[in-house]
Parts: sequence; structure tokens; C-alpha cells
Amino acid sequence: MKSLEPIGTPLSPSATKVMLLGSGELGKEVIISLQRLGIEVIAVDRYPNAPGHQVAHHSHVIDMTDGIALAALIEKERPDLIVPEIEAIATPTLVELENVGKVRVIPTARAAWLTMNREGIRRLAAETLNLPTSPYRFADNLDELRKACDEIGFPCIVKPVMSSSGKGQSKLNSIADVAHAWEYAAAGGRVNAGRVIVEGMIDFDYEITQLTVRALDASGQIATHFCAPIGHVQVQGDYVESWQPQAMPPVALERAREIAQKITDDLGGLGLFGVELFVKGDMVWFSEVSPRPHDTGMVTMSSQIQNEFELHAKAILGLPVDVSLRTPAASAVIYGQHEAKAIGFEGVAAALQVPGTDIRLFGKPESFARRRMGVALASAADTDTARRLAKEAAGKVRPVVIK
Ligand SMILES: Nc1ncnc2c1ncn2[C@@H]1O[C@H](COP(=O)(O)OP(=O)(O)OP(=O)(O)O)[C@@H](O)[C@H]1O
Ligand SMILES: NCC(=O)N[C@@H]1O[C@H](COP(=O)([O-])[O-])[C@@H](O)[C@H]1O
Ligand SMILES: [Mg+2]
Repeated sequence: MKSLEPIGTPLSPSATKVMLLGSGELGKEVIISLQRLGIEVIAVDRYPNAPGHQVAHHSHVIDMTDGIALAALIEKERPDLIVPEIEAIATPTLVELENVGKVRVIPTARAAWLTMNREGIRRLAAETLNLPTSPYRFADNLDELRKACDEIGFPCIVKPVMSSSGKGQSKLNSIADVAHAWEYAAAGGRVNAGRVIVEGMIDFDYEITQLTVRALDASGQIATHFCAPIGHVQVQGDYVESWQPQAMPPVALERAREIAQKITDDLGGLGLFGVELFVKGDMVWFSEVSPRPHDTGMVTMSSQIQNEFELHAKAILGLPVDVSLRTPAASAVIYGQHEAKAIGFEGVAAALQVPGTDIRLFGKPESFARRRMGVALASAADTDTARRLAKEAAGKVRPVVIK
């Protein structure tokens, strides 16, 4: 494999063009990193003025789950690379276009397709690669769900097969919770596929994201690089805090990296992956993987020499990467708290008075109570201190409705 050199001049016929499918907070940072390397970026999302739209050369609003609309836009823009940033995309269309050599999808169209649907990635991990996972079943209706929950046992977790950030996900303590979980999953998935996964609860000590980068080395071969593990806390299936490095026993770290290596080897291509793992003592379970930067990885904006967005940008262009840690750090999420458009943020100055901190406000045009609108970052001598400072800074930022 070769790099994309020569990198052309943006907005000229020589431009090297990258199209982001999904332009939220994670895409916005990837776009900035690509632009620093002289790439022309086309940002696509389902709504106008998405965070990535605000920094890209070109922006488009389409229903990315509509294969015809997606193919038409790709034909019009003719990007050198397509970078999926969200799960809810017509990935079968990407597979078709890649098969006939019309596009190059990051990391591969098959990886985007498999990870869009929990069933695809779970069956690959558990049944093909024999990685340890929670026990699981799939269900297409309420009766099947009752049976599946009964087989898995309680407590268990029900999730739409197509969803992310905990949307439509619920924890069930008894059979009495099943009907509500079915309704909630149907309403909450990013795409209502009418299918859910039931997973047995893993009683983990902690969970991590193992950021894993597939990048070209000096001889043009793909090499795998592992970032320091990221610990995180999730509430209602959505991340609220993360820190790096997460201390781990050597055996558990080795197992985590073996799992990350196996799943990313199978998915293939170039780029950064967020491998989500549960850890108890020396035991490690695979949960899921994002073939793209991960929300919990926002901490790397403070903790690493090259953050996860720069690593993704460099790796996909075929450039070398450096995954080394700079300092222990943490991130804490800032939720919208209000249901309103064009909200404001007070307390930003006070937040930045907290030593070692930084703030990102994503610029999302509409706020929901639990929509992630920003993140506080903090670096410190150790992760406990960094966590305390990041939470303190996040707590000082007050979303307000502007009349
Ligand atoms: N089988 C399980 N056992 C224990 N905890 C679980 C299990 N499945 C999910 N969780 C908890 O819920 C969180 C979210 O689950 P999961 O990652 O599957 O959802 P998601 O919607 O894909 O979220 P995201 O897009 O943020 O990764 C996990 O990080 C973990 O804290
Ligand atoms: N866990 C996946 C994740 O964090 N994805 C990030 O959230 C955005 C959607 O946010 P929204 O739902 O607020 O529009 C996505 O575009 C991506 O940046
Ligand atoms: Mg997850």
C-alpha cells in the first residue's frame, strides 16, 4: 500500500478530497486535522450546521441512510476517500461502490457495514474470531424478546441493533421490564431496524477503550499501534467521563491488545479504531468496536502527543503515526440540559480558571437535555487528579437558553 501523496491543493483541480459521512463533534476534529495536512474536506450530515459543517470546505445535508441519495452525492463530489463518522449510513451502498472500484472507504466498506449493525460485529467477534463476549440473543418482536431474555437471564441489557451513545438501550431486572425495553428500543435506535440484541450483564471491575491504529510503516506495510488504555464511566449507555492511562494488570492489558489486534486485523484497512472492552481481574471481554475515533477518546486531545483525530487523519492518508502519551488526562461531558435551539454557555471563563483544563464547545445548533454539547479536558500528574479537575471544569459550564 502507498500513501495518498502527492497531496494536492484544496479548492483546485489537484485537491486531495475526503468526504466525512457524519459531521458531529468527532468528525469536526478529524476535519480540522485533515485540513492541517492540506486536504479538501466535504462534510455530510443529516441536519444543517452540524459541528463538522462549520469547519469544512463544503457541506451537504442528506439522509445518509438513503443509498440513492448517498451514491448521487459521492458521484457529484468524487472524493479520494470516504470516512464514515457515524453508524447510520447506507453501508451496503458503500460496499457496492467499493466493490466496483468507485470509492475507497475508511477503513473498508465491509468494516463500516459490519459495525453499523450490532449483529454483524457481534457474530464476527464471538462466532468467527471466538473472542470472549457477553452471552447474547437477537429478537425481532416482543415474544422473541421475552424468550431471549428468559434464556439469557436477568439482569440483562436490550439494545437496538442499530444505535449508538446508549440510544434505545435499557437494563432489565425482570420479565416485567421486557415490554418497556422493546418499546424504548424501537423509539430510540438511530435506524428502526425492528431488531434488538439482548446481552447478559458482564460484572466488570472497569471498562476501557483500546484505541488501535493501523498505519503504514516505512516499508509500506500496515503496522498496528496501541494507545495507552482509556478508562471510562458510562451512564445510561452514554459516556460521561474518560481518562488515560487506565492502570491495568499486565496480563489483562496483553489480553486486551490481543483482542484488539484480532478484531482490527479482520476489519482491515487503514485508520484508528476504538475497541471497547470489559475487564475483571485478568479477564477481558470484547464489547464492540468503532472503526473510527471514539467519544471516550476525546481525552487524547489533552493526553497524547497526537490525538485520536490526528492519528486517524494521518493513518488514512498513509502517513506515519506516533501514539505516545504526553501526560495523564481526563475528559468530562457537558450535556445540553435544555430542549432549545441556539443555546448559550455561561461559566466558560470560570471553567478555564481550573488549572490544567481546556474546553471544547461543539456548536451543535440544537440542544436536548442529554445531547452532548461540549467536553471539559484536564491534564494533571495522575488520572485521579485529572478526573477531579475535568469534572470541576465541566460543572462550571452552564448551558442557558437565550431568549
Ligand atoms: N453486556 C454488558 N454488560 C455490562 N455492561 C454493558 C453491557 N453492554 C453495555 N454495557 C454498558 O453500556 C455501555 C454502552 O453500551 P454499548 O457500547 O453497547 O452502547 P452504544 O450505544 O454502542 O454506545 P457508544 O456508541 O457510546 O459506544 C457500555 O459501555 C457499558 O457501560
Ligand atoms: N458514541 C458515538 C458518538 O459519540 N458519535 C458522535 O456523536 C455525534 C452525533 O451526536 P448527536 O446525536 O448529538 O447528533 C456523531 O456525529 C459523532 O461525532
Ligand atoms: Mg459502546
